[in-house]
Amino acid sequence: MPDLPAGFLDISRALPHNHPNWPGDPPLTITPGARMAQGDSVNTGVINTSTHTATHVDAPWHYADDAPTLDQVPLERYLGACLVVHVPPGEFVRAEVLSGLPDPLPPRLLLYTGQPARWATFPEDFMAVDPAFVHEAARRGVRLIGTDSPSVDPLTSKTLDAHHAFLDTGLLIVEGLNLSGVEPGEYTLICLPLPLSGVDGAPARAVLLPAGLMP
Ligand SMILES: Nc1ccccc1C(=O)C[C@H](N)C(=O)O
Ligand SMILES: [Zn+2]
Ligand SMILES: [Zn+2]
Repeated sequence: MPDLPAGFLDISRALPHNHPNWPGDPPLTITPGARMAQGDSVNTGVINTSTHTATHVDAPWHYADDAPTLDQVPLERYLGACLVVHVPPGEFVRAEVLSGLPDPLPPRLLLYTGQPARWATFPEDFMAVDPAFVHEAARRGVRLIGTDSPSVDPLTSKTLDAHHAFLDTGLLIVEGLNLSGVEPGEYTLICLPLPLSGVDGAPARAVLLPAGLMP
C-alpha cells in the first residue's frame, strides 16, 4: 500500500477477515466468489457484516424508529473541521474534559480514549460517553462526535442514555475510529460511510487532513 500524502492520517480500523463484531453479531466474513484459479475470468468476494463493524457511523434510526436513516443524513455532516481530544481514563467521557477547550468548539469532535489500532477480540470494557458531555458539546457548537470506542453507551446499557442525548441535540455519532498515534489538535475530517439505503448505520472510511484544507 502506498503511503498517504504528507499530513493525511487514515483513522479507519482495518477490516481483516473475522474482525470481531459486537457480541451477538456475526464476525465479518469475506467469502470467495469467483476465482481465476478455478477458471473464472476475475476474482470476487462476498461480504457479510453488521452495519456496526469497526469504524462506522450510526444513523439516528439506529436508536429511534421515527428518526432519519443513513441516506437521509447529508454527507456534508461528516466532512470538515474537527478537533481531536485525548480523554483521561475512566468509565465515562465527562463534560469536564471540555473545560480547557475553546468555546465555541469546531463542529466535529473526535475522542481518543486509548483504544488500540487493532482489536484481536471485541473490547468489552470500553469508555462510554456521559450524556452531560453530549449536551455541553452541543451547547458549544459541536454537531458530530466520533469515538474510538465501539459505542457511546456501555456494552450492557438497555436505556442508551448517550444515544438519546445525541438524538435530543441532533448530534451525529461515529464509532470505532482508530485514533492511536493521532496527536490532539485541529484537523479536517473526511468520513465516508457506504451509501446504503434505509439503514441504521454503515462502515466508513475516515481520514484526517491538515486543518483548513477544506471549508
Ligand atoms: N450490533 C449491536 C447489536 C445489539 C446492540 C448494539 C449493537 C451495536 O452495534 C452497538 C453499536 N455499535 C452502537 O451503535 O452503539
Ligand atoms: Zn454503532
Ligand atoms: Zn452507537
